[in-house]
Amino acid sequence: MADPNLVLVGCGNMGVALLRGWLHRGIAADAIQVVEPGEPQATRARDLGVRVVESADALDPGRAPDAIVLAVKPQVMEAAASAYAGHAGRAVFLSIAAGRTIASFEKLFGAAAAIVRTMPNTPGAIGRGITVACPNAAVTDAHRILCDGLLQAMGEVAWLEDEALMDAVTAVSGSGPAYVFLLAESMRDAGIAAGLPEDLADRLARHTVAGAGALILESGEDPARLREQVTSPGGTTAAALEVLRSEGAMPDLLRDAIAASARRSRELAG
Ligand SMILES: NC(=O)C1=CN([C@@H]2O[C@H](COP(=O)(O)OP(=O)(O)OC[C@H]3O[C@@H](n4cnc5c(N)ncnc54)[C@H](OP(=O)(O)O)[C@@H]3O)[C@@H](O)[C@H]2O)C=CC1
Ligand SMILES: O=C(O)[C@@H]1CCC=N1
Repeated sequence: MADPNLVLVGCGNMGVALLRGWLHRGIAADAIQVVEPGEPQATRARDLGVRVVESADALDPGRAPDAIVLAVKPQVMEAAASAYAGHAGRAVFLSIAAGRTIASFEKLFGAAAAIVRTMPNTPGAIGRGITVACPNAAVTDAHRILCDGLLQAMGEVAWLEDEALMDAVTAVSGSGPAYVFLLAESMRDAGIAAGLPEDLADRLARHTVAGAGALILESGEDPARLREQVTSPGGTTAAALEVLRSEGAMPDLLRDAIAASARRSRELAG
């Protein structure tokens, strides 16, 4: 079967992760067109072998898109996406933008347009991400299969019918890598403060976060059980956890942080 014709709108951090994933999975470069006005993003995409144009009106009119992937910032979505309204009815629109609701796209493209609102995350750049996808009523089985394949290029995919949950998804897994990176940064800095050489502290923090992440996935154990396995009664970990749970109240802080992220996602609804 021929590759689907794809248009990627915006080739920044997330757009290029998708693009690399598609090429890695064997989608032909000549099936993909990228719309990207910015440099060096346009050159980076061009170097991957795909056709890159500055704006929608320069797209090849002979290549009707099967999917239009919207990967621009939520704040510029309306201005960037409205140029593609003419493809509604044939193409499926896949948005990765935080907060932007299906209703906001239906306003731009019409209620009959097939729209999939998704939330990926940055580990998708190495195929280890997770994306949640939410379709509108116009999305057919064929659209869903196409979008599922495109998103799998970044890792796991979960489908959700209740769009109201997308803000919480965004707060947990979309923004979530930043919480883990902050943890790694903080562990490294605390190690340095405790007297470790910088390079050793950095290595210990990276490997501990990566190893713990791999163990969570590969063991399938409840994270609470894995935590208990590290925590000897009266030992060193117990001393640290007491601080994290009482003085800093890490679980409460994370709950508040995730609530703030979800609130911001709702504000970006458009
Ligand atoms: N970063 C993350 O962790 C995640 C981001 N998202 C979502 O993904 C989307 C993209 O985020 P991210 O990749 O980080 O952002 P970037 O700013 O890295 O990428 C967006 C790209 O779109 C370009 N652009 C701006 N206007 C247009 C236009 N009219 N047509 C085509 N391209 C345009 C920008 O160029 P220029 O910079 O020159 O303006 C930029 O290269 C956002 O909506 C975000 O909410 C979702 C999950 C995770
Ligand atoms: O911070 C943001 O708004 C984007 C969406 C999820 C992760 N990054």
